[in-house]
Amino acid sequence: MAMAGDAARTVPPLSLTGPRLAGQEDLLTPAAQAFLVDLHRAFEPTRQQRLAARAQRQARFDAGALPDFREDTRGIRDGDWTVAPLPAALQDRRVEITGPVDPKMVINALNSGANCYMADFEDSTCPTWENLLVGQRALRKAVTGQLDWMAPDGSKHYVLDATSKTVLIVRPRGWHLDEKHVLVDGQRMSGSLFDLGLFAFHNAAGLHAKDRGPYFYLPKLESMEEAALWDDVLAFTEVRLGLPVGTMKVTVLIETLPAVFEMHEILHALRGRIAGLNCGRWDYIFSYLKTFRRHRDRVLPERGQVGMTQPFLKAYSELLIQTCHRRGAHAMGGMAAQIPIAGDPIANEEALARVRADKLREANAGHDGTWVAHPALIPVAREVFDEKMPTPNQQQVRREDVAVTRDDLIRPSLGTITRKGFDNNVEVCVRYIAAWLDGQGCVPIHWLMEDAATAEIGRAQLWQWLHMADNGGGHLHLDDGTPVDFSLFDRALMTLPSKLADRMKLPGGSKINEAIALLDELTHANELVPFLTLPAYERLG
Ligand SMILES: CC(=O)SCCNC(=O)CCNC(=O)[C@H](O)C(C)(C)COP(=O)(O)OP(=O)(O)OC[C@H]1O[C@@H](n2cnc3c(N)ncnc32)[C@H](O)[C@@H]1OP(=O)(O)O
Ligand SMILES: O=CC(=O)O
Ligand SMILES: [Mg+2]
Repeated sequence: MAMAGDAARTVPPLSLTGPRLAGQEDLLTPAAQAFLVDLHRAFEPTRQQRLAARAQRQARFDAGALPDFREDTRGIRDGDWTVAPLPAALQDRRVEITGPVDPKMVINALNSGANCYMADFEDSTCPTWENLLVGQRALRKAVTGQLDWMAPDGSKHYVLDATSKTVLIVRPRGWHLDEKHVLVDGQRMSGSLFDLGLFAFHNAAGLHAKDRGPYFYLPKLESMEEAALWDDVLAFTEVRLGLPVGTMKVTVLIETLPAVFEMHEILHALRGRIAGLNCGRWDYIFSYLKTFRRHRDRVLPERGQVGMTQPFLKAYSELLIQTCHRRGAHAMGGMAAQIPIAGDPIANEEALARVRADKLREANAGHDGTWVAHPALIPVAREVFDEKMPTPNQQQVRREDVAVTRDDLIRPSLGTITRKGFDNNVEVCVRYIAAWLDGQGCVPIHWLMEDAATAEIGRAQLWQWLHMADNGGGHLHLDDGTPVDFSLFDRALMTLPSKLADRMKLPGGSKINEAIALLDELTHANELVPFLTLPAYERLG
């Protein structure tokens, strides 16, 4: 007779709840699943603590506190220490292409001639079960040099160039995202642990044999404690996968306002394995908005006016360069949103000129390399960095002239909110959410690259502008004097479909009504939802 205890023992610790995809058992082997279970059990409680700490800190900002450098870590900031030496493959990172992980993108990126390719499970990937597994499979084949892909209409066969020197760096999802298709002991697993764990499980040995890591970009950290959690995860993974300690190198995106006050601390927490910090400007702007969502004196102007020359962003990038170069780490630049404009040479040259100006600013400021969103932008970025940076990196540029204070990092910005800017936020949010709900994490809108980070700026701005009157002090106003109130928003939202010509031909065109409903709900809600991808994820299959 079976005993109750026997039944409990036979329940598998991990269950897969996503649609069953052909060949998924090659990735989710019993050994891979066992590794994911171990990762979950070892780190999920701490992940939850770190997420709770984020909410507690935000509650203090909502009550009027301002972010500042920490007293308890002064010793780390003042101490003389450097990070572990960087591997040869990460010495010269002057141009990094980034992009989603479908096979065509992976092949195009690795064949692009960029120094590195950041394969992105985060801002530019919508985490459908299929996108994740197709991406993991493509990367696994890329690591073994066997990736190819045929266009569905048979028009082109894409083959990975065996001579490609582009270094692969993988960006897993941030700590806030769950993987709902993988339950461990009945709980959803962390998206970060799933992405990193599965990639490392299959590719660590192959990459290590080629002196290529594995290497990772870590997104959206808010504190040194979150960096320490990553360090523990990586150390655990190295031991379990038989890699020498410190082989797995990471670059951390400084893309939240709280994290900019802990850059030395984050480098220190990861000092055995960190290769650099990156200015993830789009999420950083989003985080500034979120941190100050209740602070009337720090409302930002419309998205198009928040460029890297705004004082708070200039201070952030310069402090990042100074911090990295003092500690022996790379200071990577970020992403200009312009992409090539097909069929309009004049507009295209203007877009390229804006990218060039952005890269020139980065190279002159002391960045060691930069990001591009599209292969056609590689020559633009390379030309600038080759001219300004004849050495593999410019860590010798110490930027000791930089004296950035807390006030510089949170300085209010000058600018306006125009009707065009308001309506543009509404349109971009709806169109991006529609594409995302349709499985696409990165799309061109008005010839700008839009991903989860850029769209979040528009979404958070709408919420902040419309809820500013809740705190007293009345409504904000457009530059023409119109009050920024819900009638303005409701009208813009409801009239949008009639303004979108050929909407069914847009990415995610069939999801426009669903996107309108979600933006409406998020914007009218009394609290700013921390990430739009959290409620949007619940709407994915
Ligand atoms: C805020 C942040 O997090 S930034 C990092 C996250 N964002 C990104 O990584 C952006 C990645 N970029 C992209 O996804 C794309 O460039 C888009 C969606 C913006 C535009 O894509 P498209 O409309 O397909 O551009 P376009 O038609 O000009 O592409 C031309 C070719 O370049 C390829 N291509 C475009 N971008 C990339 C890329 N980032 N990596 C590799 N190949 C690319 C296309 O696949 C296409 O290939 P094909 O000629 O073989 O068909
Ligand atoms: O991830 C990059 C950003 O700008 O956000
Ligand atoms: Mg980002």
